[in-house]
Amino acid sequence: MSKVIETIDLCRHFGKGDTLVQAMQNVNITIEEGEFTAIIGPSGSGKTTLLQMIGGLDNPSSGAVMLDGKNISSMTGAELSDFRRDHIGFIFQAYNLIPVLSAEENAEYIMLLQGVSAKERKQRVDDMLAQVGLTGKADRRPAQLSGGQQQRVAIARAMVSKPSIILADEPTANLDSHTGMDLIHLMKTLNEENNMTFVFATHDPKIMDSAKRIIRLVDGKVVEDVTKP
Ligand SMILES: Nc1ncnc2c1ncn2[C@@H]1O[C@H](COP(=O)(O)OP(=O)(O)OP(=O)(O)O)[C@@H](O)[C@H]1O
Repeated sequence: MSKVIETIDLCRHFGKGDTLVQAMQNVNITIEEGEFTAIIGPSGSGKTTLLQMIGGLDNPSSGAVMLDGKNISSMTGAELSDFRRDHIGFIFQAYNLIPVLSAEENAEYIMLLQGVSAKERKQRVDDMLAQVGLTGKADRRPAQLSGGQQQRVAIARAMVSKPSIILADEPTANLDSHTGMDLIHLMKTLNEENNMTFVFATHDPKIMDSAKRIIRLVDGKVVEDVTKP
């Protein structure tokens, strides 16, 4: 198995003086290809901050993030945005779909930026919408879909460009428990079938149960890192 994510003495501070918050303090984590890992911890413990830095959406105050062997913390803005587009898929709590685009167009969007041919885009989107159970709903806009269906589109969008890493920040937080469970099963199946690496920030006990590995943060530090047998 190869290392896809490595954080090296990762620190992130916000503010200064009296308002200084040490949101991440010397975090060293290694995640291998194909893992299904949950980042857990109380509110304010640094879960989102960690995912944002792993995903190159925020910069460390010190330390580094290595993805697929490359130090993203030393990349220029343009290099990083190309790298993010090709290597990382994001799934957010609030789905973050583009409202004026259909399910199919939302799923296709990143591949357009990657310059994938129209024929290949169509084939991959059709396959992925089928895998997430949305065949027949390709023409619907987000407002014409339920929350669970919108999150399925977001999962399809994150996976269809074939990134090596999927980062998901509280992906089930806005869903009822039955829909949330269905989506966790779906992500687990996609993880197993495609060997894509999934990292979740979550409060959801069902994700914790499904995760093979659990990393617990408290006050920006890793206090527990357990891999289930
Ligand atoms: N842009 C910011 N400016 C100042 N402080 C911030 C900023 N972003 C995060 N923080 C602080 O950093 C700490 C970690 O926040 P973070 O959002 O990563 O926690 P979390 O574990 O994801 O919390 P939650 O479970 O509530 O989403 C908190 O104390 C938070 O207030």
